Amino acid sequence: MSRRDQIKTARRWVIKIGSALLTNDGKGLNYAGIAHWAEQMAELKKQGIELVLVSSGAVAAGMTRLGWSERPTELHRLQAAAAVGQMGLIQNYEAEFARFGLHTAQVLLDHDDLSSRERYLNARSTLITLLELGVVSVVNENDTVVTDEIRFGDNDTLGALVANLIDADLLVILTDQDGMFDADPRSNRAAKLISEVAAAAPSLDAMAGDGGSLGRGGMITKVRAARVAARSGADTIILGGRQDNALKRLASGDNIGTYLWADQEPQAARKRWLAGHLQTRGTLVLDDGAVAVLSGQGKSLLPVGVKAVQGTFRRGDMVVCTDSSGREIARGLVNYSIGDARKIIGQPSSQITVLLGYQSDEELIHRDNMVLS
Ligand SMILES: Nc1ncnc2c1ncn2[C@@H]1O[C@H](COP(=O)(O)OP(=O)(O)O)[C@@H](O)[C@H]1O
Ligand SMILES: N[C@@H](CCC(=O)OP(=O)(O)O)C(=O)O
Repeated sequence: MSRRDQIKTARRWVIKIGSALLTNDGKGLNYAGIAHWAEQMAELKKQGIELVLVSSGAVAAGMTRLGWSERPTELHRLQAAAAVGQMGLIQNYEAEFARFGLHTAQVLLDHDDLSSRERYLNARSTLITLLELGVVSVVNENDTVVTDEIRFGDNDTLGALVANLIDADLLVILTDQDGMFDADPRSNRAAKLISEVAAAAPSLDAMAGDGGSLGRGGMITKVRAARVAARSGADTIILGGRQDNALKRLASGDNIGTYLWADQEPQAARKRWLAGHLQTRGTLVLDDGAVAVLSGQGKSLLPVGVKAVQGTFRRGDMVVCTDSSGREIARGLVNYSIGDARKIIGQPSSQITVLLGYQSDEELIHRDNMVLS
């Protein structure tokens, strides 16, 4: 059995449709495209495939509705355009799926939703309930409330986190190119399509180049998304959405697009949630001994193994642990604020009460709250 045969057995898909494709290269929403993808998705559902849709396009659709020809640079104008455009986007999906007797649901998520454990579990239960009800969820970033600082920034990342959230088997990233090439095909006509490779392959980073123009991320965010999806064991396909029946052909085993297979053991759900935190509040610089016990033995991090702390974190915030050269070793939820952490680093845990007047935990980061990088 070739690796690609896995695709035919994938029963739960997340399908992400990118801005570049949805907006016909910036010339308004691609209505014919939406109708064609909806028809194919209805067909896949008939074949027993469960699916969640992650769709971009709100800003572009809003710009068209508002008669703006230039993409604004101010965040608030982008947010206003997204709020207007999301209506058009959802109306279209609703109408197209209704033709096949399917209900749709709008799900808007932001980073805070996925970093709070309670909200993460709520989002998960809602999406899984919608799947059980046979409803097509249409997910986008909640553009109205996010600031640049806490944006996912691109829907490739959001698609991968949704794949983690619902334990999808496959993340399909529909875009304007036929897949990932060994160089950007817009600027290099000799570029060749990559058929399949491990998501973790380091060679992918150089081939992905910089971000795209219309959409926000280009190929590099798709490669990173494939690596995030792989954490829960999901494979990724980067697929050309302009090809006829691309989704149906994929499901029937056609060798199209670029297949980025998951090449790691799936992480436990809690570790995945920890690893999915994009915002970190500080850094703990470890000594060599702490690096060795964390990496080699999966132990908790004690204050004695920390040489320096940076940032503005409070108890419970996500921080990064690095070695002395700045290389990330792990990340996790810290048990002390930066002020208290400064007083106890380099000291044995038995001294915490003496130094702080209280002790909440003997570790700076407990191993259950930590994930190796
Ligand atoms: N190696 C590559 N293979 C394919 N496309 C690439 C590559 N490197 C850069 N790109 C660019 O990435 C673009 C797709 O990314 P993007 O515009 O963000 O799309 P989307 O909105 O679908 O996420 C392509 O149009 C292409 O110009
Ligand atoms: N939330 C934004 C989408 C962000 C975006 O463009 O993402 P992508 O399609 O990955 O380049 C919107 O709906 O306009």
